Amino acid sequence: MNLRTVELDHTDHAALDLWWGAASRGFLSKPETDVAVRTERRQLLVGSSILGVYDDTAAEPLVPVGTLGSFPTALSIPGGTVRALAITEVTVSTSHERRGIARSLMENRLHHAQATGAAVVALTASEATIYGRYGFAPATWEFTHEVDPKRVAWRGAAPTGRVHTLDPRSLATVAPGLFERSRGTGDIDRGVAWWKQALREVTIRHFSHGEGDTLAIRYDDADGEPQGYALYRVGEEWGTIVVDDLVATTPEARYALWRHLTGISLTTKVTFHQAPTVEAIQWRLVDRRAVKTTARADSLWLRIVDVPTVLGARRFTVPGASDPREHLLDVDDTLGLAGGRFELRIDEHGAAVAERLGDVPESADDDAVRLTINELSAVLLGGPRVSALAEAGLITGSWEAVRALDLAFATEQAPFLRTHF
Ligand SMILES: CC(=O)SCCNC(=O)CCNC(=O)[C@H](O)C(C)(C)COP(=O)(O)OP(=O)(O)OC[C@H]1O[C@@H](n2cnc3c(N)ncnc32)[C@H](O)[C@@H]1OP(=O)(O)O
Repeated sequence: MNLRTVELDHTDHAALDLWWGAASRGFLSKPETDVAVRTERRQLLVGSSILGVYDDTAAEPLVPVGTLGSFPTALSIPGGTVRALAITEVTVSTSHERRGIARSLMENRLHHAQATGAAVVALTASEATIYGRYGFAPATWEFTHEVDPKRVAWRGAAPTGRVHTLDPRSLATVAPGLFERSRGTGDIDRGVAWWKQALREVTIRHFSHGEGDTLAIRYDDADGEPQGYALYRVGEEWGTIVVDDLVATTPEARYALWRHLTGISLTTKVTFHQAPTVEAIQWRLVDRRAVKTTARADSLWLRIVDVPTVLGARRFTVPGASDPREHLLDVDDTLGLAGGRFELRIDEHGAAVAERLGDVPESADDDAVRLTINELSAVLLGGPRVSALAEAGLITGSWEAVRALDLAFATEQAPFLRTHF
């Protein structure tokens, strides 16, 4: 066996098609035979680094036995954004599994991320047991909400604006702006290819938006200004509706879109999948049990590769006057990429400076909180609480030091990944 890792040339269409074929097989998807759709699929790769692992001794040496795509993006964190590298389409052929191919691709990308100035690496995981060994941890969660339209009645006044039904393609001029205006913690950029498939400008449906025809609504406020939109489709069972994307710049826009989607005649069930928590909406319902949250899953996984940059870009919750604003963090990183002892100093506005003081000392220190790069990545966006990971024994330190860090990392809004990749 003679393995070679190659970065594919975007002009080599034959190699890209074989790469997509191998990746599809890895995810148990059908091979794509339609020439036009193959072309669209190649478009999805524009801006990405495409790695293939080849075995010259295999029966089909031009088909990669390992695949990985990565692209630079910006990740919204509390109070700002950081440069990130997103990883996707990690597969290894069944004939070549468990020989370290995925590990070599992942280590390649972690070093690439550091070398190109990314502070964090991001992915969504097919299985929860694969990526912890590389320093990743889940940082956001997503939900499936099922609504029984017959039970929906709203408390309070109707929204003052108007909902328009329209062809999704006519959202192309307004939707990217609405997305950017409503950006929140956990968001990454939405590229051109993402919008094209979401708004039905191309045939391909790559990013979990299902196969059915996409329908669209837009909410304009009382002044006629667009403030949100939703993309949805009729589900496999007649009468059911599945909501794929809901973007709102104001609470009123979110309410108006929900109100419209759950009030469509003849519907028996409305499913919001890959959705954020629904707490505020539920408080608006007369019968809060009209919404059932039927699934909860980890969504965005993060791996910090530059601790001072990522903590320095974050805003922290400023504690009471008597609580400490200096934290000592001992961060273990088994891959030796980003660990060490860091001093995190937070000013009265919540802005921070994180300075690497050296390696993690041999013996425990009462003032320091000890954690691995996985746990630091998990709490970065304010999703899991420091206190929860401490209770699980994954973050250790004195009660005072852990509590102070827990308060500093706490955020008002749960982070959420709106853009699957
Ligand atoms: C971001 C994404 O793209 S998520 C999608 C991941 N891909 C898939 O789910 C597609 C189907 N699966 C596959 O293609 C492969 O089995 C992969 C990519 C998961 C693993 O590829 P391999 O080359 O076999 O992994 P590799 O041999 O490098 O294993 C490295 C380590 O991961 C472990 N490992 C590999 N796969 C798994 C798994 N599915 N669950 C748990 N551990 C795993 C190995 O045991 C090994 O452990 P070690 O560090 O203790 O030695």
